[in-house]
Amino acid sequence: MTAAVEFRGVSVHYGQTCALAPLDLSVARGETLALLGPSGSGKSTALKALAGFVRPSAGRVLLEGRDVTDVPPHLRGLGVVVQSYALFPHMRVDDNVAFGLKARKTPRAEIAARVSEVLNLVGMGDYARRFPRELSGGQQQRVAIARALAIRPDVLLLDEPLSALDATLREDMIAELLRLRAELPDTTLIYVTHDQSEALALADRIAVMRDARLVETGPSEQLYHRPSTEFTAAFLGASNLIPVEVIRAGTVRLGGRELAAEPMGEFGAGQAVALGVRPHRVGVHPGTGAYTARLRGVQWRGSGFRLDLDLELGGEPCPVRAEVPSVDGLPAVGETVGVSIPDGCPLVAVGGTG
Ligand SMILES: Nc1ncnc2c1ncn2[C@@H]1O[C@H](COP(=O)(O)OP(=O)(O)OP(=O)(O)O)[C@@H](O)[C@H]1O
Repeated sequence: MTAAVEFRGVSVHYGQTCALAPLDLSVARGETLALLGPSGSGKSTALKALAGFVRPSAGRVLLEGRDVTDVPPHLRGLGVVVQSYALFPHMRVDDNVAFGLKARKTPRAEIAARVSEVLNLVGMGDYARRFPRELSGGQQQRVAIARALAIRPDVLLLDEPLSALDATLREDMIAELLRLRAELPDTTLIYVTHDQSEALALADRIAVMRDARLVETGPSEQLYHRPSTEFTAAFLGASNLIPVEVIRAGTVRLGGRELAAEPMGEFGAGQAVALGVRPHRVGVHPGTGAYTARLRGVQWRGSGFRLDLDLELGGEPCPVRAEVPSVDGLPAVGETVGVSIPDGCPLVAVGGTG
C-alpha cells in the first residue's frame, strides 16, 4: 500500500550544520508515529521538511506517493500544530479556526459548519466568541488543533504541542488527543516530542532520533520492552544498562551467576553487551540476595521510592537505579542490601550505533 508519508533520503543542512542526516521513513495512513529524541536531534527539522518550511538539501518528500518536495507548504494540505499555540490574538476563536478555510475560498455556509464541527471535536464548542487571551493554555492549544483540523487534513503534524502546558494539563491533553485519535481513524498523525511518556501513550510506532539521525524505529511496545540500541534503552524508559557476558544464545553471566535474557540481534559468546533492566524490575531486599549492593541514596517520589545502588560484582561497582513501593525494613544509606535481577530482560549492544 502507498504510504501516507514518505521521507526518501531527506537531509537538511543549515550552512555547515547537518540538522538531518539522510532520513528514510514511511508512515502508513491512519498511523500515529512519534518522532522522539533529545533536544537538537533533528525532529523538528524532519517535520519542517515534511511541511515544506525548510527545503531539503537532498532527498524527496512524498505524500500518498506524490512527490511534494517542490510544492509550497500551503498546497501540501497538511494540518500543523506547533508548541506555542500561534493563534491570532486579535481574532476570536471561530475566526482563528476559519482562517485556513477562508484562505481556501471555502463557501461561507460550509465554513460555519466546519468551524463548529471541529470546535466541538476538541471540546471547545462553547468558546467560539472568546479571544485567545480569555482562554487557558490548554484551551488555546485545543483551538490550535481545531484550526489545524478545519481543513480536514489527511496528515496532522504536531510539534511538541504540549510542552508549554503544566504537568496536570499535559495529562488531560494526552487523554484528549487519544479521544481525538479514535474519532479520526484515517488521519495520519506525526507527533514530535522529547517526552517518552507522551510518545508511549500516543504512538503506534516510535522513531527514535539522535544527533540528526534515525536511531531505530518500531512499534512502541517493542521499543520499550526490547530496544535494540543502548540509546533507546536509556532514553525510552531509563533502563539500567548492566554489563554482562554472553554465555550462549539467551543466557548471560552477571557476577558469577547465569541469567536468561531476551536475545535481541546477533550476540556472540564473549561479546560485550549490556542487560537493559528497568528500575521497577530490580528487586531490593534487606539482608542478602543473589547480588549485593551498597545503598547510595533514597528519594521519595510520591508513588514510591527511587533507590540509587552500587551493585558489587567484583571490580568497579556498577551504578543501578531501583524503584520500590516501600523502604520498610531496608537498612540506612551507606549499608548493603540484597538485589535480584529477573530473568528475561533484553540484551542491548554496547557502544553500537545507538
Ligand atoms: N534555522 C536554523 N539554522 C541553523 N541551525 C539550525 C536551525 N534550526 C535548527 N538548527 C540546528 O539543527 C539541529 C536540529 O534542530 P531541530 O530543531 O530539528 O532539533 P529538535 O530535535 O527538534 O530539537 P528541539 O526538541 O530542541 O526542538 C540543531 O543542532 C539545531 O541547532
